[in-house]
Amino acid sequence: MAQLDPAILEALAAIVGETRVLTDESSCEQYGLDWTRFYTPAPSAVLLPGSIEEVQAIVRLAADQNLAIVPSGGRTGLSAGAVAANGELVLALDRLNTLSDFNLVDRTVRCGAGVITEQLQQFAEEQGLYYPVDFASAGSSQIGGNISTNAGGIKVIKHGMTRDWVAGLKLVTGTGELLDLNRGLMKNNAGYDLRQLAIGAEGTLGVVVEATMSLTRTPENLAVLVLGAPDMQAIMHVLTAFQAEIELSAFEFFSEIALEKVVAHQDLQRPFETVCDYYALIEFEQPNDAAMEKAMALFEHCVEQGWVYDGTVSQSLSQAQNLWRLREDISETITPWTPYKNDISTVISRVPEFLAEVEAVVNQNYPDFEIVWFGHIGDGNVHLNILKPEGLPIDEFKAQCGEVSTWVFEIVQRYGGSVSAEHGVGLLKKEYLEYSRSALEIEIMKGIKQVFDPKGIMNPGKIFDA
Ligand SMILES: O=C(O)CC[C@@H](O)C(=O)O
Ligand SMILES: [Zn+2]
Repeated sequence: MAQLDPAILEALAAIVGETRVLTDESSCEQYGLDWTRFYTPAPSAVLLPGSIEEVQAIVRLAADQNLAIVPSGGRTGLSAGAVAANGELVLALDRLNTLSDFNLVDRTVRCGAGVITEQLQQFAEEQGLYYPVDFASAGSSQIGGNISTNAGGIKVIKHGMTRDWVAGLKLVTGTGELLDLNRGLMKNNAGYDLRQLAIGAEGTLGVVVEATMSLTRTPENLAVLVLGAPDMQAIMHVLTAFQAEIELSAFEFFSEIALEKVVAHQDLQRPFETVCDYYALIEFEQPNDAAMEKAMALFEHCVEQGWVYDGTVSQSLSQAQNLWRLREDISETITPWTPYKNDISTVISRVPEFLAEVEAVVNQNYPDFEIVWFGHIGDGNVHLNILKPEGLPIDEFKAQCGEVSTWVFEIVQRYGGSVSAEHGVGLLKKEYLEYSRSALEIEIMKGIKQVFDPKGIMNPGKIFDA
């Protein structure tokens, strides 16, 4: 553990209270790492402020003493955006976890940065409303982290990403000043939208301390359909056919290998016996029988066209939930294989050729690698996971995956795609940022950081080296 000057520790304790400054090994390990397992946590201390004023006082002290800060939420990120591996102060927002000022007319609620995603979803439900941003880690991810990474998830096709639900944002800048951005307004064209700049900035512009989140109408009776298809092109035909007729709230996909692993390791059944190369999971509202009739007619049409070999539809909420688990449990299921992960995107229509090129380059060079494909096909965002072959030492695997990254990102660049569709850049993807962003864009980003954080103390080394 990096050592802090005792006088600084004392000053920090004077701000947050002695018991809120943690320097023991287990706290440093816990708070210094996110779900990216490739780094060794080494913060100098973990701080648990209880108010915005305390956050400001910490940041002022850090700016004065040139101490780096890593803002920390639920640490469920997969790009090492919340990793403290260089003696930073971890500023954990857990205690800013209140929901207040619910407004039914505006359909907004004020959230402390430490509010858990599921807490917001449940709160919305209690008000007869809905918070639609959802993903497998909703039980532990926090709103501040979701905002800082612009979390996406499984309903983006209909509801967009976190940035679409932030009506107001409070940000403590790198100098400890508090910005109150957009204040819940629906319309506000009075100059640059600094709120949107801070969203997805991965804590490099400041600490997100509070947000006014928008809520929406509760969907009526969501139905889930899982279909098996012969190839990715067929999946795209299915997407086009369904989207032409029905407003979908999700269109996800996974490969047969992904399904095999989930069924073998979770308490779940295959959706149907027919084995297909790829599966689509489609979700839509079913307020009346006509909606399901339309979906069934589309299903039959897809079978007639040869795009679909088999399918099943949920008849109850619990069946819908189990079908969802076939997709949502993939990431956790494959964790024991210490997978090499990629979270890449291109425009939706080019996904099949994009995926085929990536797969070909991996197969050609590493025929022993097992590739698990899944993701948000309706958004053009695919998750490429390569499982570590048994017996291959982790360091060798990592080195080989380094080569894979270069090939994959060259393909991403050729397709005008993104090296990080939803997980963010963090430490993990920063050396590849130039495959998605021009030198001028990166220079402008650095300039913006300089304005918000002149001392360069806010999550340094994440996204880019300033
Ligand atoms: O583990 C992954 O690669 C993706 C995790 C998550 O974004 C998902 O869509 O399940
Ligand atoms: Zn995802």
